[in-house]
Amino acid sequence: MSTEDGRRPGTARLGTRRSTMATTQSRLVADAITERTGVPVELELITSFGDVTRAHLTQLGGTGVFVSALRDALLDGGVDFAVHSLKDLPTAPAEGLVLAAVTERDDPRDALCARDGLTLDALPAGARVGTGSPRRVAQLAAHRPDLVYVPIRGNAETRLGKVASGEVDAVVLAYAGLVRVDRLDAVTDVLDPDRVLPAPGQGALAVECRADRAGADLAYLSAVDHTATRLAVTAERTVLAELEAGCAAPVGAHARLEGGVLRLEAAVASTDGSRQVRAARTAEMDVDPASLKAAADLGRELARSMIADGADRIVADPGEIGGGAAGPGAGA
Ligand SMILES: NCc1[nH]cc(CCC(=O)O)c1CC(=O)O
Repeated sequence: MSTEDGRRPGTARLGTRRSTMATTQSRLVADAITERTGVPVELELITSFGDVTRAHLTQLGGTGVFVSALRDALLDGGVDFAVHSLKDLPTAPAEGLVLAAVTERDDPRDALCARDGLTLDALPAGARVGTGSPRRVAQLAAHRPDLVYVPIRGNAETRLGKVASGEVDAVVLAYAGLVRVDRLDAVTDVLDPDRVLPAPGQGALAVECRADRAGADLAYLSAVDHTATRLAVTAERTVLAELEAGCAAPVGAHARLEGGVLRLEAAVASTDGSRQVRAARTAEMDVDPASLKAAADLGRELARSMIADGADRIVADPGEIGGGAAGPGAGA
């Protein structure tokens, strides 16, 4: 049986971008929902402006372009829910929409993919490292100010291709993303949070739907919510919000809930790596949605202590990648 538009009744429609990474992560979430609730889910491919105009993304005001087409489809009822990489979602809540679930986080770390199996420490002085992320450049430059950071863009495959062709000696990508596009073979060094703190929310997926449907006919979405992850990313994203920074700001944050303690660490660094504010803070916490406020408080307190140490001045004036014309918006 099918309806006029070809849908099976009772089937949920998941809106996704077309890239391999997006469809892979959407499929993962869809399968988990079906497994846990029995609700069948079909993927609806949506083309975003960011997918078709990759060339001038920096002029479009950032990662929002990846998110807005999916949000439009949610709001006009074309799809029931959407899956985003959490780190691409602005911290400001979207009107009429709600974060229905945050999935259990995959490896949050960044990974170096270099020629000839080279690690970060083994790259020769002057080696060219491709990344458009001010956060990555700033923290990498703090360790290796002698490398040359070049802004590049494109999907993971495109970026890895620039190493293969010799255009750059290395690129830095999210480990979780490389898993999703099945390119772990390219990883030559995994960057621990004490060297490079990942983007707030990195490695976690966000399930978004219309607020007026969240607790109602879409209540099954909460089946894929992971409380410990949600507490951790809430603390991380509160740091970002409190610093009044966006996803393209040089802000790294990572939190982990272990043994009843949430440990949050964050860093803000100028793009040349010369100025850095790094801080950590812990709070005892039950793995319970009732702890969400305490997680946000932890993020707020940490951000305020960092602001007292000058973090807001770095956010306001981080400098530019390679001293050149990178501009905002090449996020991650
Ligand atoms: N900014 C693009 C983006 N958004 C999410 C991921 C990776 C997957 C994730 O962090 O969940 C990536 C690619 C990258 O940074 O290498």
